[in-house]
This record gives sequence, structure tokens and C-alpha cells, in this order.
Amino acid sequence: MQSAVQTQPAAAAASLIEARELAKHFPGVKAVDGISFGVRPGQCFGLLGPNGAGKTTTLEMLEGIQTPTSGQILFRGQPLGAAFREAIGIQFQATALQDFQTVGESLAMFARLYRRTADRDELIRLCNLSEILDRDTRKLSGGQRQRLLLAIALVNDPQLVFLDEPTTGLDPQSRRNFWSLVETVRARGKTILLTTHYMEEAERLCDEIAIVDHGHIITQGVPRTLVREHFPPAVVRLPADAWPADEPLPDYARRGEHEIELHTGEVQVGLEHLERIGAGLTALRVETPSLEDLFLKLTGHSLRA
Ligand SMILES: Nc1ncnc2c1ncn2[C@@H]1O[C@H](COP(=O)(O)OP(=O)(O)OP(=O)(O)O)[C@@H](O)[C@H]1O
Repeated sequence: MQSAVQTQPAAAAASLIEARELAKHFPGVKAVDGISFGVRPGQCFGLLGPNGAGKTTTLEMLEGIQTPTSGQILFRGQPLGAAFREAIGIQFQATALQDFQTVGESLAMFARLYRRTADRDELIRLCNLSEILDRDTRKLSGGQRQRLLLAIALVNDPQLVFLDEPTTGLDPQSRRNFWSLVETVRARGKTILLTTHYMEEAERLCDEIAIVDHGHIITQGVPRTLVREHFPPAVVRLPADAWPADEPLPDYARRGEHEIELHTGEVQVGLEHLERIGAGLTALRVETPSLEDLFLKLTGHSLRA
């Protein structure tokens, strides 16, 4: 499946799974074009990017489902081998479940595929499935279906779990519930590699992210740190006419057509200044820059689908 690999013990020891210069080219499309990153044991690592960025293709190469055009994948420092299948769990973006099966039967069917399985009752409790165990899988809500698919991904008690856009299409409440569930899974020591195009999801769940666009990683790091490296911590905005006409603007302020922005290291400094000069505070807003702003700054286009 892969070309001969030169293992590098130091790097391999740090990463549970590692991608080196991975590429996947389809006729006319470089879906993934030289992506390298490593996921450490116990980490939740996210590939964040818009639709078509190459996240699923990257994930599927790491899962051993798609063959890379070039590049290497190492699991525990070695090329993917027979033990890899037993050590991973996958929640696909779209999974067809067997018709006329209940949630419980579906879990049992997947469990039979493995030699080693997680404790069934604990899995049911963890994924909050007890009340829907006897329900036909065709009758599940979006959130219930995703919880079942996560349970299926965990059925072999894997060390590494792949989640491909696990909350796409869920309502905000179900999405938050699913996030709590992922946090619990992680707290139990699982390593998680997920893809998402929701920056809130990446910010909440991921210790580290790689932002992907057009098959490339454009930046990588701890979400909050990445944002801090590119933006001041917060921007205070107020309507231009709320600033007293005879007051000069401080260095850290910018006057736009309709608004004045204060870019201070400390929001408190800006607020105290406004109070001192008697500025109108009714329409004041404090905005914290996000991964969305970072993506826009780095690519010139929006992350939103
Ligand atoms: N089998 C294929 N044949 C041809 N092109 C493909 C194939 N699979 C993916 N692509 C193309 O490769 C690019 C990356 O697709 P991919 O599904 O990896 O992106 P993604 O970031 O996961 O997007 P999404 O969030 O929509 O799933 C897209 O332009 C897609 O159309």
C-alpha cells in the first residue's frame, strides 16, 4: 500500500500516527497535496477546513482506506500493518446501517467483527443508548444516530478514533451533547483525530489543529495560540459618533467609516479610557477573534460552507 519507509525513531516515538508528505491526486484534482502532521497519544487533533479542502481524503488515507499517491503513514513508528485495524475505530461521514435492526442488534453485529471488544454495558452508558436500545435504526434522530455510530467506532475499544465531520447536520443542542461525549471519550485516554468545518467544534475539542485548504496545511498549532499569534486578544468596537468630537484617538484606536475599533492588549485599558473621556457606551461591543477570522486572514476566503 505504501512505499518503503525510513522510520525515524525520535519523531515516531512522539506520534501515535503520523502523516509524512501525504498526497492524493485524482484526475484533474490534487485532493491532498503534501500534508505532514503527527498525532500524539491521548491528543484530540483536528483537521479544520471548508468543504472540498481534502480533509476526508487525508483521513481515509490514514485509516488505510485510500491508497496515497505518495507519502508515508506511520502508526507507532511503523507502516500500517495487520494490528492497525484492531487498534482503530472509525466514524465515517455517512454510514449505512442495516435495515430492520435495532440499536442493540446493530452494536452486537459490529462487535462480532472483532476479537477484542469494549464492555457492552459501559459503551451503552457512555454513548447514552440505553433508552433507544430496542429502537429500529431507521427511526433514530440525527443526534441518536451519531451516538450509535460513535459507539460502533468504539466497539473494539480502539486506541485511536477517527471522526469524520461527526456533527455535520446536527442541531446546535445535539452538537453540544455530542461534544461532551467526545470529551468523555478523550478523558478515557483515547486518541482522537477528527475533521470538521465548524470552528467552534475545533476550538472546543481539539488540543491541536491543522487548518487545511486546497489540499495543503496552511497553519498548525493550539487553536487559541494560533489566534493569539495573529490577532490582539480582543477588539472593542463602538459607533464613531459615540467618541467625543474633541477627544484625540489613542495610538491603539482605528477610525473606520462608521465605527471606532480599539485594539488593546487588555480590554480593561480600552474600557477605562472610554469611561474617562465620557464616550457613549450603549452600543459598545467586545469581540474576541476566532479561528474563522484566522482562516479569513490566511486564505482571503471564509471557512463557512
Ligand atoms: N474519488 C474522487 N475522485 C475525484 N475527486 C475526488 C474524489 N474524492 C475527493 N475528490 C475531490 O478531492 C477534493 C477534496 O475532497 P475531500 O472530500 O477530501 O474534501 P473535504 O475537505 O473532506 O470536504 P467535505 O467537507 O465536503 O467532505 C474535492 O475537490 C473532491 O471533489
